[in-house]
Amino acid sequence: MTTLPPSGPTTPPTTRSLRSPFAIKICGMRSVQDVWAVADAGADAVGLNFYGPSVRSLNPDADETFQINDAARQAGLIQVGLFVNHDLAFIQRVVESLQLDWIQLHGDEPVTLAEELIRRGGRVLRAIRLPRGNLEPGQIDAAIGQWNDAGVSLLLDADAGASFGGGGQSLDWPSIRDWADRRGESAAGWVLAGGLNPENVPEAIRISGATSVDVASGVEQPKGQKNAEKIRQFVAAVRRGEEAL
Ligand SMILES: O=C(O)c1ccccc1NCC(=O)[C@H](O)[C@H](O)COP(=O)(O)O
Repeated sequence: MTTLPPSGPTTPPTTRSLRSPFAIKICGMRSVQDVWAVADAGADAVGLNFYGPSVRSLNPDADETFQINDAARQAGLIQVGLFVNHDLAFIQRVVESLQLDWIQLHGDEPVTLAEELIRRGGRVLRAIRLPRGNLEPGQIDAAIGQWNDAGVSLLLDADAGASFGGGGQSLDWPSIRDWADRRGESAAGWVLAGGLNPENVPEAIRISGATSVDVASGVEQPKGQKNAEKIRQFVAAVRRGEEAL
């Protein structure tokens, strides 16, 4: 990942040719064993959650967090740091100390924060928290708003209310498909999240057309605790879904 220098050359945003940062991300690593389960299953990215109130949160300064992060790096996994309404200094400090590959902004951050992170060499994934139920393409475009032009990748998640994410609620996949079809070639730059699990992810991929997926609660048992078998089943199910595309 980037070293996030305090200042640097301005990188022009690439708005129409973004690719998804990963194919399968398992979000909310709490132990080295979780990371091994992700690597063994064949997913390509892990999420490290730094949002304090979350059941999946990590202390960025704890030895265990460095061990989890080192295990992910050694396994060749993409390391995504998850932030919710944190300020630039906090994000920069955590990204630098853990050498994270991507910064996921999952709160109500202003687009200027992403622009500054990108200006400093960071790679940003923006969570777009959408209402559940039928959505018009224009509604999704409106929710994306300025993020579309800021050079970020997009993660479409179901609105989890005050908890911001990890809520296990699904989006309306036909609406996502409709939006993605209209979006055309830039559709590759988005990730589907929200309520995915080993049982429904093939259908979610088939209907929405997603080429990149993210899951937190759907591979846990009990809540907040990753389950290696569910992770394995999830990755296998994604592969089945992709074959049907
Ligand atoms: O997972 C959390 O606890 C969380 C808390 C606050 C903001 C975001 C959070 N998770 C972000 C993710 O990327 C999740 O994978 C995504 O929201 C989907 O979660 P789920 O519906 O449980 O699969």
